[in-house]
Amino acid sequence: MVRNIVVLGGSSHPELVEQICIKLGIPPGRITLSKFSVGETRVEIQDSVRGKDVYVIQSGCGKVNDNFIELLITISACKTASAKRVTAVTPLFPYSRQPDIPYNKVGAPLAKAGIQKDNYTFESRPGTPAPQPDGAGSAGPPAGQLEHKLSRLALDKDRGSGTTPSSPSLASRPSFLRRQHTGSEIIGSTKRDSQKVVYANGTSDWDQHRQPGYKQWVAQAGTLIADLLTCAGADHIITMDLHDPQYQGFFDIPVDNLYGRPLLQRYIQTKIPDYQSAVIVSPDAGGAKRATAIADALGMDFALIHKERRPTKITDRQNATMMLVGDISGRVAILVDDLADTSNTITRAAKLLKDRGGATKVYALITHGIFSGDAIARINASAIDQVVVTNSVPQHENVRGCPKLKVLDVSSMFSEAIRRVHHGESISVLFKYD
Ligand SMILES: O=P(O)(O)OC[C@H]1O[C@H](OP(=O)(O)OP(=O)(O)O)[C@H](O)[C@@H]1O
Repeated sequence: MVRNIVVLGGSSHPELVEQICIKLGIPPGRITLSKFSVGETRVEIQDSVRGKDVYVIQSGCGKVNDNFIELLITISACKTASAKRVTAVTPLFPYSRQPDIPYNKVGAPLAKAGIQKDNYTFESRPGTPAPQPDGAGSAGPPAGQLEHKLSRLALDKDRGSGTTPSSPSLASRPSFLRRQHTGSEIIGSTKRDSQKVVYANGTSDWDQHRQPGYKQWVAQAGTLIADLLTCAGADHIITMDLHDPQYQGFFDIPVDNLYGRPLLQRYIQTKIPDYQSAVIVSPDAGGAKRATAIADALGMDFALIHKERRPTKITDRQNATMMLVGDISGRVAILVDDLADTSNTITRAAKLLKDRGGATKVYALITHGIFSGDAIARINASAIDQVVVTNSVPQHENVRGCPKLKVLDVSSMFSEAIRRVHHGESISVLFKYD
């Protein structure tokens, strides 16, 4: 039994909290989590945490935003109730998958043919919006100035092409500020009705007339999430298989990033017959390091799927082209990845491995089985023979709906990490695997 310690569970994963507490030999701390009718989170800690070492367990799953706010409020409540130290235990770290900048179909935004070397910039264009003197400091071009310039441009163009404008009022506006059908149905518009029209195909007038080389400003929330946790009062973070291990650098408090690798490796050794003749496959370049580490440790061959991600929108990721590098013909393929969200990556990879690569069987070993939306149905219908995930997020429902799914328990790993952090012992022993 560990003393002077309080483990509090958030709403995201009660079973894991229970399992961790059983292994630590302590009851979970009493906490009431509820919502006001407006939807705001309410946290009440019933046990005294004064002078205690507190661990708040909350995984980045389910209602991620609500759960994250709940975690922040709980940490802050412990701090203001005089806890000695508060550690956020986030088996799946929320927001760890940083958004990527969308690519154009023809390649990266600034790598287009025709752009002269001296003619480009790595700054986003137009620059980051700054407050305007007239108060119009919102994202997008300064209305008056730009509209005037564009009106002139449109007039010049209309004159040059010899077309007769249908109405003088329309002609005085640039073509992209005119409401017109271009084969797409107009489905809505913003407040500034005359300036933005959204078409059924998801594009807007702004999209259709975006400057070549324009790079969208995509929020990357890493530092903000780290700051929110430390601001709330977190003194330490324990997590597992961060999608991007560099995320640790956003914090100025200790971050222990446990590895799911020992569990996955043990599964391969004990459950996959003749595993040494199988091939470890990374479904994208991002996970290659993780997968090669397992292949090297077990003396197995390695293959890589190159995910050519050239969709125009982030939401188009499933359309990325996949290419297999390596020989898996007539062999068992073991896909290794850190997370499966929509499961598009693993199901498409499995199809490629069987159809093109000639794999006899496909396993997918994933640390975080998020399985959003119809991910489970997609796996059931896919060429994957078996999916193995950890319970870093709840898997009860998923197991019921997916006979191919096997779950590995991470509660021992987290309870041991908590025990060691509490006693000030090294946790590097948890990173060892043979
Ligand atoms: O189940 P899915 O919805 O297909 O998502 C899973 C994929 O997403 C992540 O990679 P990401 O696409 O972010 O690329 P990266 O590894 O290069 O960051 C992750 O490493 C998986 O490969």
